[in-house]
Amino acid sequence: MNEKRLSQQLRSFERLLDTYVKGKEPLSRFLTLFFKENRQMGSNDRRTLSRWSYNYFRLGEGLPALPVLERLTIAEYLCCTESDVVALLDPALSHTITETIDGKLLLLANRFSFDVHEVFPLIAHVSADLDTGLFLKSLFRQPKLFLRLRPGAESIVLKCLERNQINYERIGRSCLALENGTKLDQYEELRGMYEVQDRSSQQTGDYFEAKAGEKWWDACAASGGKSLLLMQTYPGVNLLVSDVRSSILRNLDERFEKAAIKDYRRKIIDLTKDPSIILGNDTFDGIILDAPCSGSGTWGRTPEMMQQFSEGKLRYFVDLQRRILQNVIRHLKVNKPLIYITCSVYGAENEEQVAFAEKLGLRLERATLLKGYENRADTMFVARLIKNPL
Ligand SMILES: C[S@@+](CC[C@H](N)C(=O)[O-])C[C@H]1O[C@@H](n2cnc3c(N)ncnc32)[C@H](O)[C@@H]1O
Repeated sequence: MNEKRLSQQLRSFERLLDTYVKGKEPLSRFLTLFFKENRQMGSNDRRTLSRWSYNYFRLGEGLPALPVLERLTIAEYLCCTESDVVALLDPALSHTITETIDGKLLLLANRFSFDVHEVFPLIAHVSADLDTGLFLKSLFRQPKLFLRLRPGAESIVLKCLERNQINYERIGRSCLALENGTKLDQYEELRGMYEVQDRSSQQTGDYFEAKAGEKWWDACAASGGKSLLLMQTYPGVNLLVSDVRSSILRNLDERFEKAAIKDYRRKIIDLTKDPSIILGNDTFDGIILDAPCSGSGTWGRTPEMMQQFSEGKLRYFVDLQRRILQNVIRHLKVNKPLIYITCSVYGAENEEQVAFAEKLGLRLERATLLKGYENRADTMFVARLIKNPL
């Protein structure tokens, strides 16, 4: 360990945190800009400061009164098995850095009265099926990178990964797990052979059960993650995609083009208003509603979000989801499914919205909390709801 260098990096880290305005932009974007403005920092500095930043935010709302460097030390201790910061600033803690996460939490509870429940905002409001202990511990580890292989591309991708000695774990036919940060862009032969899509997100596809010739609507399509999954699993589906943001639909167009999917309709629709003005009497055999939500099931990837959440924000999403639900249901055919999806861990956005949908004339066929925290993936919720006859 070069103490002088480390002290310099710690000062840069404090400056970095001072400059970061929470909520203004995602941490990843902020870091890119910060390093652009601080060109004197070499690749080692950039790597170290990035790692510290992510680990620091993994401590969420825990131990708020402690000074920045003490919080960083504790965060590094929880997230790593080796850390120069811990070795320099708290040698006593450093001796137990290879302990299990349970051992470390116990030690921190004794020494700092640290309660891991403080880390995650509104932890008392999570879905009933969530194992709070496992979920909270999962927050101290970066989730994996998951790929969904295009149908027919499986052997090409696997051969390329093996030839280049890239470690992967195969999950089912088309899902691969890789270590986060694995770079695949450089392999020409992999272009168009896979989508980056979280494991839980891929699992929501098990709820679609579409049929060739059916009319489906992906009502909050964004850049088309679920739509691509739908079309590559059920190529004969007649698809409408929509979103309130036209810019994100341009990303969808690009992804569809790469995937050679040409046959689909697209519209810009604000679902807080009655979509009949745009859709007329159009009705669908299936609707995917991947609703705007807190994103709390993905905060393992964006831990800076944990310090920015509040009950008011949760309420905002719950109200928005209700308005959207009411508006899309009008365009669902009787006895046909609405697939309600969130990447949230909060009951109010999940089970409670199912109860709300039931009041609107839908019946629950099946629902599940996709426990990504067991697999270093995102945690999501999916429900298949069927429209009752009037
Ligand atoms: C969770 S994202 C969808 C992700 C996407 N389905 C995928 O798999 O990549 C939710 C989307 O809802 C959209 N949205 C938010 N408010 C909306 C509204 N009032 N009307 C329609 N779409 C809205 C957002 O623009 C965002 O793209």
